[in-house]
Amino acid sequence: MSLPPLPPSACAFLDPYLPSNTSSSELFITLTYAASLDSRISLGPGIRTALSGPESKTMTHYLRAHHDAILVGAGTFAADDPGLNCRYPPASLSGADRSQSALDCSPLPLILDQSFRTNISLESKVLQNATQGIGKFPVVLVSTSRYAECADKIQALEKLGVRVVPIRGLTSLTPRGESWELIRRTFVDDLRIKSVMIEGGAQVINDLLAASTSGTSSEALVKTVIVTIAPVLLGEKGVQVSPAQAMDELSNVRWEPFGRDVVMAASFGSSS
Ligand SMILES: NC(=O)c1ccc[n+]([C@@H]2O[C@H](COP(=O)([O-])OP(=O)(O)OC[C@H]3O[C@@H](n4cnc5c(N)ncnc54)[C@H](O)[C@@H]3O)[C@@H](O)[C@H]2O)c1
Ligand SMILES: Nc1nc(=O)c(N)c(NC[C@H](O)[C@H](O)[C@H](O)COP(=O)(O)O)[nH]1
Repeated sequence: MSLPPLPPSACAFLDPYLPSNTSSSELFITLTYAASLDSRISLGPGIRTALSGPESKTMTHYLRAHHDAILVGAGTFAADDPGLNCRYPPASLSGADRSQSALDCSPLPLILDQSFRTNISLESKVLQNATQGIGKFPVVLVSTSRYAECADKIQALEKLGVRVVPIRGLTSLTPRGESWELIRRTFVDDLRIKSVMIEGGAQVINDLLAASTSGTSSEALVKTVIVTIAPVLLGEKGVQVSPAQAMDELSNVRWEPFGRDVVMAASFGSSS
């Protein structure tokens, strides 16, 4: 499906929230997802559920083009078989340039998989995109203990072009609240990325919101939150986004309609 172009007003809305518009040299984390009116992100665990309409889907791909990397959790990888590339390359390019640009503007796909259960095969969309030259080869982030135990699986994945990187210090005993600081260090020290866009799923979003809430604005893990609200109700069996504790720490809040959806963009922490 080809994506409809973004109107200039949509770019003007998004641009102030992009990593390229920050003067900080710190890692820039954007959290983004699509939710229903009852704050569900899918119909149930493991069920791929399209919520974004075409206009907000384009918005997501515009965001992908502006980040070094994109991360999803292992649950999302298993449920959605995501492509994790950018399918909205700059409109000024055409033909061969355009496929080159699809690769250039695609972020590095990261799969957060503490217990290393991911099954990536040549049929996985992320690898199909990489082998066709329209996306980058993915990296799987696993705990140090699973990394040490799984030499054969790592070797098999490396033959497919997939890198497996241990999150230093992360074991099955690490309290959930402490893991995001270790993951952040892996982004900076091992992957050397400057910006990452995190697309979900529920466990990733809820933990990240909780981890970000405890920081001050200069320490906040997440810099920007971009949420698409779709005009549907998914019901109580749906997978819910709701962090463990209440939070009221968003600033620079703006809303913009995208087709039948509405998108909220905000900064984490006090106003800048
Ligand atoms: N609407 C949307 O925007 C959207 C986006 C993504 C996913 N989804 C949906 O969400 C569902 C999947 O969500 P989920 O919660 O089951 O899985 P998830 O994608 O959050 O993945 C969970 C896995 O991520 C890793 N992980 C998560 N938090 C971690 C932490 N703090 N430290 C270390 N590792 C951590 C672990 O390996 C864990 O098993 C699917 O139904 C999918 O379709 C919707
Ligand atoms: N913005 C958004 N709207 C949705 O309705 C939806 N279901 C997701 N889900 C995010 C998750 O990361 C998905 O797995 C990717 O959106 C898969 O998409 P790609 O194949 O990579 O384009 N995200």
